[in-house]
Amino acid sequence: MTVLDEILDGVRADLAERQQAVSLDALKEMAVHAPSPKDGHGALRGQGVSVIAEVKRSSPSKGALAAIADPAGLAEDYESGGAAVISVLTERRRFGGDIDDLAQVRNRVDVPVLRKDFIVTSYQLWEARAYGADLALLIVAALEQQALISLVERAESIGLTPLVEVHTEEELERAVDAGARVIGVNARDLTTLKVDRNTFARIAPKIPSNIIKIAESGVRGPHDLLAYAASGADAVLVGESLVTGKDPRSAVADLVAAGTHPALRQGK
Ligand SMILES: O=P(O)(O)OC[C@@H](O)[C@@H](O)c1c[nH]c2ccccc12
Repeated sequence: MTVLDEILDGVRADLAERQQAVSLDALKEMAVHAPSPKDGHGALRGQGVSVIAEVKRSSPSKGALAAIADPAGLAEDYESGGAAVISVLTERRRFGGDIDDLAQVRNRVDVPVLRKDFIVTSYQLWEARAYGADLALLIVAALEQQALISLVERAESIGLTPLVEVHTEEELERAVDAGARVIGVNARDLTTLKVDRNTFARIAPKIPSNIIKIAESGVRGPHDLLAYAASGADAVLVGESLVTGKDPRSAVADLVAAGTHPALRQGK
């Protein structure tokens, strides 16, 4: 059993409990009253390389990273540093997240918010919307193709921008086939947890030009952003280096400065 399989088992067990507690109809009713969805796609299409800054307490590879007692305060720091989107990890067992973090962050920032989790059913998309998310992660490696196709459609139909995550060329083909408009290439292999920063450079040239390309994981600072930019990234998704650093606002600002530098030649 891979790490991804273990994570998915835990996610399904937690999901079953939430489904017992809150019916799908109740969630849909909450979604009606949630803040209306912001344009996640548009936020990533801006000038230069956008920064998606992540609220993440722990990870399966490193264990505890940061306690983050006030996720919304951290998100505010990210926003004032210039983050285009805030990613909130809501998976509980391995990442220390909570669906309530999403609502808290939503209430305190203006930029779009991404629900980062292991989404396997449309119930979780409704949850994302009910708690105020504007984008939702869909991981190709975690889904059968039919499920991927219907989750992409469902996300779009309820106002969420799906960010479809791939790690291999085969997964890229599946993402494109499913109609993804935003694709993230994760440098981390979720079955082994190893990071290979060349993954983006290998896969990005094969992504159709009308699709937004996001380089995920392994960004330690501006030099990694610049390397991803040189390979065609429209945005980078950064977690660990921000939550473990001393000053998240200025760390984001440094990334944003690198990503918007006039000397940066992007193939946009
Ligand atoms: O902490 P990092 O190396 O900066 O990576 C952030 C993000 O890419 C990573 O958290 C991530 C990418 N895809 C995921 C899927 C599930 C959980 C987490 C992730």
